[in-house]
Amino acid sequence: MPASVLIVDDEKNILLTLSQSLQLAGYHTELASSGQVALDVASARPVDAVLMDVKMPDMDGLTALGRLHEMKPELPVIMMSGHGTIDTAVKATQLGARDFLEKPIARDRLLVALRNVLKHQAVIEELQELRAQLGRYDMVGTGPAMQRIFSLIQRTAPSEGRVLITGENGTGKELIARALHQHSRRKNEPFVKLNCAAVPHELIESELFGHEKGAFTGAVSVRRGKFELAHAGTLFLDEIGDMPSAMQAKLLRVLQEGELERVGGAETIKVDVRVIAATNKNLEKEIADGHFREDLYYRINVVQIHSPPLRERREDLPDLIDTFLTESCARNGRKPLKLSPEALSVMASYDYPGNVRELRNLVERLAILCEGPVVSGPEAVELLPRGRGGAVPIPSPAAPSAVFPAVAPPMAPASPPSEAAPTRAPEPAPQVGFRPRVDRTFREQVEDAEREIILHTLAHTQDNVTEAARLLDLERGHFYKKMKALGLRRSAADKEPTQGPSGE
Ligand SMILES: Nc1ncnc2c1ncn2[C@@H]1O[C@H](COP(=O)(O)OP(=O)(O)OP(=O)(O)O)[C@@H](O)[C@H]1O
Repeated sequence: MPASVLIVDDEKNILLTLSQSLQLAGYHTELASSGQVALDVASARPVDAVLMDVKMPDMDGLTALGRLHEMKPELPVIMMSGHGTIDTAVKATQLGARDFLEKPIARDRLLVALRNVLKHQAVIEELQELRAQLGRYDMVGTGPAMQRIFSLIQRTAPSEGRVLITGENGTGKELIARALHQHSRRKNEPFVKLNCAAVPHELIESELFGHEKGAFTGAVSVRRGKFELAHAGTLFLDEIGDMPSAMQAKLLRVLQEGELERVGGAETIKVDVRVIAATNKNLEKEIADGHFREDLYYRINVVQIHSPPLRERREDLPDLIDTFLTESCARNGRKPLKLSPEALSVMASYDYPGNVRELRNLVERLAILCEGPVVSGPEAVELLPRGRGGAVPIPSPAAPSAVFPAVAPPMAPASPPSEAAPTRAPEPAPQVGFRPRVDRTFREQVEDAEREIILHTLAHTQDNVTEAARLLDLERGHFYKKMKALGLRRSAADKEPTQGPSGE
């Protein structure tokens, strides 16, 4: 299909001459005798490039260029003028014109200019397509949780709405932020990131807003901050829950008014930045504890996207492992490795406290260390943090799936069986799958372990409470109280007499 060129000029004979030249060269042409007609044509019909006169009555060419780009920001426009001054040419370029031709226009010069802008446009479109494909490829996951995230990205990206991304470390929050940018209207502008937790408190203002020369010791020259660098694009504020309180107030002002002053500067600078924030903290709790400003929370939390931990979306594990394995093998110059079903089962039984980042690192280690071509179960066990992988599946009543159990495989208790348990039966003490975590408090982890010990022992005694209490060397009444405190209920299969325990 020939490229379609819209020619805009108030002089009829110029319109006809240019149109004839372009048609002879194989282009399709559309003609407009004014800026307004040009806007109407461009909104109604497909146009690949525009050739527009600067001087026209009613609406001049520069104004029409601005309006055209509001409507179609990427449409290539070549401006032409009989009274071409450097000033007009510069202004046209600043407004986004791709080229500037002086009248009378030589046919060859016109055709070269047109060919160049169309080629340039094709390269831009190809790059955008590649970026979009990369964006899709970057985020792996076919399960319902990832599908929900993809759908939110698709709906939210084209808007200007601020987004708050929540989730544990390593769950892909930064990838989500990048995907939002890549699919937004700002995609050709900068994506700038600041990790608020990684910058010392006294430097964060200068990082965000920049500083003037001499603003503080060490400020040897003027420096633009992240907001200025992200102008027209996206600023990703990672770990926003770690932003110091004084800075939160200043950030709020930029979000409200879109202006800032560099540290040590008096000039007010206007910025147009879409802010996307991420946190691994519960900001509502941080607000209740007086650590985070509620007004800032509402400003950044227009749309919230939660990225669940990997252990809650185990259905994505096979695809993730496959992708990382292919990448890692290619990076390390080796033939593609495959996982045996046993190895996959071992890897699927681990709960990845470091989430996708940890999985990615483990797979990279596999690609370096395994002899291949197929990773065996024992090799996968060896890979996982010591004591966590490849053990016999725990007969836990809490495990919902045999293929991807929700609890980690068992680990032997750290301490030897208590000597103060003379009544304990001679059979081996039950093992439990305790694993320390960084995302739960000490108390919660102790309770998790207690709950697991009780459930495991009950599974071992086939729900015989008296026997379970005896094995654990606890008073039967105390055992019941513990169950109640931990939110555990006697199951239908409970083999105990029906009357409640004393003190219940
Ligand atoms: N769905 C996914 N598909 C492919 N790779 C992923 C996915 N999610 C996360 N990753 C990979 O896991 C690693 C961690 O991701 P990312 O940095 O986006 O997480 P994060 O939540 O921002 O972490 P942090 O809170 O520590 O900054 C990266 O290497 C990223 O490419």
